[in-house]
Amino acid sequence: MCQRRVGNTVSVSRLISGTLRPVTLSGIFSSDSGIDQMMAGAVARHVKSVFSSPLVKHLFTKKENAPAVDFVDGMYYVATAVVGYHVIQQEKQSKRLREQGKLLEARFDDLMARGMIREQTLVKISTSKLKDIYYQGIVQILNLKEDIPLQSLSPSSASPAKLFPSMAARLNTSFHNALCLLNPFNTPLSTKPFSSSRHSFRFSKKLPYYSQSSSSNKSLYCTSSHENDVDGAETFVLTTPLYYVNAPPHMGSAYTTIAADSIARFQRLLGKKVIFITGTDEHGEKIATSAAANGRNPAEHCDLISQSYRTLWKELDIAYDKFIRTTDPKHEAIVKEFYARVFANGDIYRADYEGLYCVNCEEYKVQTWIKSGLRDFSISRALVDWGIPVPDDDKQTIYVWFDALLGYISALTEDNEQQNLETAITLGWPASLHLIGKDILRFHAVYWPAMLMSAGLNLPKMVFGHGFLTKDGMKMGKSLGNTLEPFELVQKFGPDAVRYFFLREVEFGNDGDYSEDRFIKIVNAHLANTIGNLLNRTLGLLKKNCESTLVVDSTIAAEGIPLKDTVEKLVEKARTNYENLSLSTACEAVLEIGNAGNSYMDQRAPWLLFKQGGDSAESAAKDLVIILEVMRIIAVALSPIAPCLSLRIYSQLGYSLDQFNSITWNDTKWGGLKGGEVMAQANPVFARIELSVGEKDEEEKKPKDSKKKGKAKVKVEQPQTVAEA
Ligand SMILES: Nc1ncnc2c1ncn2[C@@H]1O[C@H](COP(=O)(O)OP(=O)(O)OP(=O)(O)O)[C@@H](O)[C@H]1O
Repeated sequence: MCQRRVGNTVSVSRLISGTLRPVTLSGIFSSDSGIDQMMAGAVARHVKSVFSSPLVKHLFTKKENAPAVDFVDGMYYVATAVVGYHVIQQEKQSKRLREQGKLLEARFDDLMARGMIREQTLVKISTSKLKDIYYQGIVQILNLKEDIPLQSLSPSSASPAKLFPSMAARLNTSFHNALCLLNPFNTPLSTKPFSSSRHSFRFSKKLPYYSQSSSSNKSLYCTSSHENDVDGAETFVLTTPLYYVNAPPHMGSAYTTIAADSIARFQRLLGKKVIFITGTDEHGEKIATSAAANGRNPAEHCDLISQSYRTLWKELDIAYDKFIRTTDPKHEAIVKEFYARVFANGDIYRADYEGLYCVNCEEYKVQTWIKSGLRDFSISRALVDWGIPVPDDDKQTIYVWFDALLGYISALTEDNEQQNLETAITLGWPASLHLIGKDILRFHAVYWPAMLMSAGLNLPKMVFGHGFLTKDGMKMGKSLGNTLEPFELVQKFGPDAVRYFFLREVEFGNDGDYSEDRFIKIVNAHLANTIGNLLNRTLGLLKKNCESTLVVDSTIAAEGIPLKDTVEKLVEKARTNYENLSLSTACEAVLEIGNAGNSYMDQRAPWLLFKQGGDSAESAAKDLVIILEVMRIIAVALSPIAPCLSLRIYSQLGYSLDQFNSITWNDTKWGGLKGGEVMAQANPVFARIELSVGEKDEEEKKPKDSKKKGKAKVKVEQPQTVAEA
């Protein structure tokens, strides 16, 4: 419900629309991946329509053979692009900008000639000092530390084609949705729906534009280019949102956390020091109301709900490193210190703030948020008791988002250490990745960087806003109450099936609907049949014919066998897709390894070769080694997604829990299994989900349509968790 409020508030000044700092507008380029050509064309056109100044055209418009959108490996481009638009509207100095554009081109030419243009380039923009900061920003980012006066740039007719001849833009499928979401004009963005088969791309000479209308069911992806080395070790800090404890978790909350856990596990496999942060956001009016509605005081309520998140994470095999609660005193200390810094920087002032406030969303409603120009935002609330008091003003509490976002930093501190911002920062800031749903992008891509810049802290490297799990087309959410119960799902199907299904079935970045029929079909086909059954059959044959012992090293067995090359290529595909957060495609690649193994088994038919004896039996024994090596590689490559299943596969291949726990991505290399190793007894690693007999009969009797809607009662053998093992 929205209500009009007028209050005396404390606001952050000039963070977005002021002179404070340059804001990154866009970044350039990565030549290796990720956007399809059609998307790029569509985005380019859209960007053109939004950014109608000559200066921005200069940057974003295709000329000759140049990339059309020299875009977007940069951060916060969507939000800041909007800022940029407003700046440009205000500037109204197109002539001068044109002049300066020419100067800039000449400068680029010069830098190119001297080999100083790097692959990654950011363009900075500030709202009031656009021109100066813009050019200086480019100079800085090109790594020329000196401050070159604009006057020293000389005119030239060079086009961007000369500047970036071989670059390709990298753009997440979801980018265009971001533009739709934040589009100041409601300009329709034309694009074809994303297709994974067109995932990899280099710009060609001509970028076609497509006119199919976009759906708004995608997400946002923003990156920046900060380095993040702590003590020389490569650290990967990733976060989920801190979930709001107005109600217990649902499948939507679980979805982000499962994805984050898989990414964390993958990064650990790469040998990085991972700090995986999750937690709960516990302040604000909505929490107080929710607690009262349940007959609890807010603190009790928060304890209870926060605990239900932890319990669910355990059930789902989520291996987080830090769990932060915003009611934790160590968090409060950091918030106050941060507030003091922003205050000391002169960015907080008192003002009346008026807007339509939505308690459910804990935000002012912003139909015209973009259209009317970005404004300072209020960082405190009057008459809200349940929150952190504003220093020196006990009538105000700190706005829940100003408070909660800082949880990403306070989480870094150790419980027994002295809590201060500097210590926290040294322990792992800036974050490598904020994983969020697209609903909270604005807070992460506009408010959060503004806050950090004001406090003089580095910005996170990447914000990825994924799509929604939907029910009947609506976002599943606590407030709407149309949620899917994750505890039930895990109890019924086990953590591997739940994790695998949502990550495989919903392309990361898009929206996705849940159906139990589809769930059962997918996990049975992929996990029980393609993977589980292959292992089972192979171990059965090995036991029968080779006393469960490998006859030769897998490297020797695979000499001259094309399957090995196929597997290596698919492993590489999985790795690239994990790195790009294309989790569904990563799963697909692993499954393709399983398919390749099954095809090999069927073609070679070792059970027949064993019957023939002699050389045939010998090569059949080698075939089994080959297939088991395939299974071993699958176990490693699938471990970020389905860790328990991977462990069970590994155990059947004769490895211990310790050996499993110390695997790295290098273990996806062919050659792990050695001759003489003894495999374990065959035992299904993933039990097929079966409809109970009565239920099956009922299902059979149903007409086709109603069958689809029927709820399956399932009988599934619950697999062991990693912890149990
Ligand atoms: N339907 C959903 N699909 C995917 N992710 C979701 C979904 N619902 C919530 N999330 C995740 O939870 C985050 C929001 O957390 P929050 O605690 O506010 O949950 P919520 O269910 O959206 O709450 P509310 O309905 O009260 O807004 C999202 O940014 C996303 O990470």
